[in-house]
Amino acid sequence: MAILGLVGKPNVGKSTLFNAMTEKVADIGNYPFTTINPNIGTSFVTSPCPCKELGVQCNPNNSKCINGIRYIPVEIIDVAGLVPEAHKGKGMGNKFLDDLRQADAFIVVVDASGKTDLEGNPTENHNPVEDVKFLLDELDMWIYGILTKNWDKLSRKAHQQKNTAKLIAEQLSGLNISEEQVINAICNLNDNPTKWTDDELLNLAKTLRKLSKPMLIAANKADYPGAEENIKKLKEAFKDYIVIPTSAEIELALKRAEKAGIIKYDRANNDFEIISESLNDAQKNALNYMKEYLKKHNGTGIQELLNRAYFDLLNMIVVYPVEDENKYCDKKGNVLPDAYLVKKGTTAKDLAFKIHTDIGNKFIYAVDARKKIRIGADHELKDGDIIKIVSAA
Ligand SMILES: Nc1nc2c(ncn2[C@@H]2O[C@H](COP(=O)(O)OP(=O)(O)OP(=O)(O)O)[C@@H](O)[C@H]2O)c(=O)[nH]1
Repeated sequence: MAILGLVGKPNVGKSTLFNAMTEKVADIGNYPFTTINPNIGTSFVTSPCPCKELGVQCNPNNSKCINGIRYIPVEIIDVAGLVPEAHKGKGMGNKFLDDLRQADAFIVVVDASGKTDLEGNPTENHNPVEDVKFLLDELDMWIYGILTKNWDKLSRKAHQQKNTAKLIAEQLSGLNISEEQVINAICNLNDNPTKWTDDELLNLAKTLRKLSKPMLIAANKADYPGAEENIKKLKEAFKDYIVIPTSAEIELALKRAEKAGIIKYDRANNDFEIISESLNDAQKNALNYMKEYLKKHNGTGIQELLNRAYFDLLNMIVVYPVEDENKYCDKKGNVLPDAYLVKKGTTAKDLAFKIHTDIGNKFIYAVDARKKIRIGADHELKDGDIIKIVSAA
């Protein structure tokens, strides 16, 4: 499963965002994920469940359906705090980079209120564009450091053996960079890597970072007056990136109010209903303020952040494997039991392998359960597809 990493300097609201994303609420319940590490949590992406459109009652197994919306679990890592010169191993530098290695994509969290400086201390009018630039520079220097370790020896060997891309991909193993990606990244450089300049190596590190760690920007504390101006600046400076205004504080407050039985949070409609009758004026005012915020901003941005990270940045789609193409159920009769998040471009046979190696190896054909037609091994799946795999396994 693709893992999302949260990164950012201290005090931007990273922990609040992590908790807002991963704290369990009664409705969504517990999932059997073993916590390998306290900074890894489960959150959810949402997608319309086919049950509504097909007029069937689903019995989800690996996910949850609430009012026709599927909640599909995903993993989030709260990456250890970033300090300047982390790439040199300063502060929590090495821990930061180790955590980051596990992430397939990352969310850069910045303080859009402009009230924290580059080190995370209180200030006024700080431009968060600087924070993103600083983070990208840190990452580039980190990859550059790995790339150029024993470079003299490596480049001589690569030149002799004429296998530069392969050796670089090996040097960067752990970053999930394929040989093809390296071939693309070095196509404009001299054939002889011993001739590459320092600037060229740094640029190469940058290109490889973009390929291996796609990112989006969470402009957090968007609820502060004045944040709008900074959000504009971020969108202007990072046109190629997805920038999403978020209020982690409001999302977390609503989640906790929901858990405490004070409200019923209607996430799909960015609204909530107050169900507790014993609230004081301060609580009522706070809830009214949050209600207004949800209406004005179309939500807190947290679900949008997760969905866009998986669906747009990581190019994933949701497919539903079933064993009976007429009843859309598994062997036990559970309707639409599993929702799989897979990369766009996944074929019927790839899906078979994801279900079980044996099913993949003995794949015969598949059935598009909506259209009731047979599809071949190489048929590319679409978002929302319901697929039956027929195999000799
Ligand atoms: N107004 C507002 N405040 C927020 C928001 N998110 C976080 N905060 C506040 O910002 C402060 C810092 O939040 P944290 O979540 O502790 O920040 P952090 O980035 O995890 O900080 P470190 O743990 O030091 O790395 C806290 O007082 C939060 O309540 C938000 O969306 N809006």
